[in-house]
Amino acid sequence: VVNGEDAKAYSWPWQVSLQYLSGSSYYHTCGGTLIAPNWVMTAGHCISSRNTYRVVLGEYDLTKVENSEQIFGTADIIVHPSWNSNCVACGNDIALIKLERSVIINDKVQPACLPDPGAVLPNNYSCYISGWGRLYTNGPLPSKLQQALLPVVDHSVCSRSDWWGSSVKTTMVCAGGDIKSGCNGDSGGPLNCKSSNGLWYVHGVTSFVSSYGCNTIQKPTVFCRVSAFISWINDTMTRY
Ligand SMILES: CC(C)c1ccc(NC(=O)[C@H](Cc2ccccc2)NC(=O)[C@H](CCCC[NH3+])NC(=O)C(F)(F)F)cc1
Repeated sequence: VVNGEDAKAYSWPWQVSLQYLSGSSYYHTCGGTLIAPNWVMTAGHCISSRNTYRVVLGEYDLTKVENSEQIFGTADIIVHPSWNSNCVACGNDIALIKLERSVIINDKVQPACLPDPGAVLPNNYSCYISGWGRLYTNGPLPSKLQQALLPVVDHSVCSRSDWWGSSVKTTMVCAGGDIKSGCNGDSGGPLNCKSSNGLWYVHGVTSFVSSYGCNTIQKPTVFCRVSAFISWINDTMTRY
């Protein structure tokens, strides 16, 4: 997250650190969202069939053992059937990870609410991105979870030729576009948006930023629009 701030510890209790095995150590590679006691939602581009993954919940400072962590292996990983790793502009950048067992729900580990099917946020609606992605383009990863307020940019603006043009689809959410943004390592994490009922809903799965730099003006961070995939999510959790 570029130009964000340290999140309050465990204030996004559905935030996940997706880690891959390299040698004998695990490394943070993507974010994710706990959506059920044994299911995590992340980005399709976070998943490679060559890797072994583990999922960490109750995480805050990646460099410390805080005794709030719950660590799980994966029982199954289902990438959206229409995700094409050669075409991030095509969308469908979403995947589901079935955990080897259910998490212990507590004050530091809780599933997120998901929006109603088809729900589209209005222009300028305030949401927060959260993640352990780089602090600036090609910069270091933080140790503590970061967050930044990103206003939603309506598709009509986000798809302007001097913004993302036709690279952004209606199955995506744009947010930011100024000095704050997601960055590598935030992929797969949540776009957290507070509803009028006082609950936080995850409307986006962090997908891409500009290759010219994470916080490029008029290139908002682009998210997979979760409300366009509710049926697929429910069908998949039922079938696997
Ligand atoms: C739509 C198409 C033209 C398009 C394709 C790719 C991109 N962006 C990118 O590929 C930039 C490259 C980059 C590297 C380093 C620093 C900043 C940016 N990376 C990204 O946007 C990566 C992964 C994209 C998946 C495709 N392999 N995503 C992210 O960093 C994140 F966290 F924002 F989700 C942007 C647009």
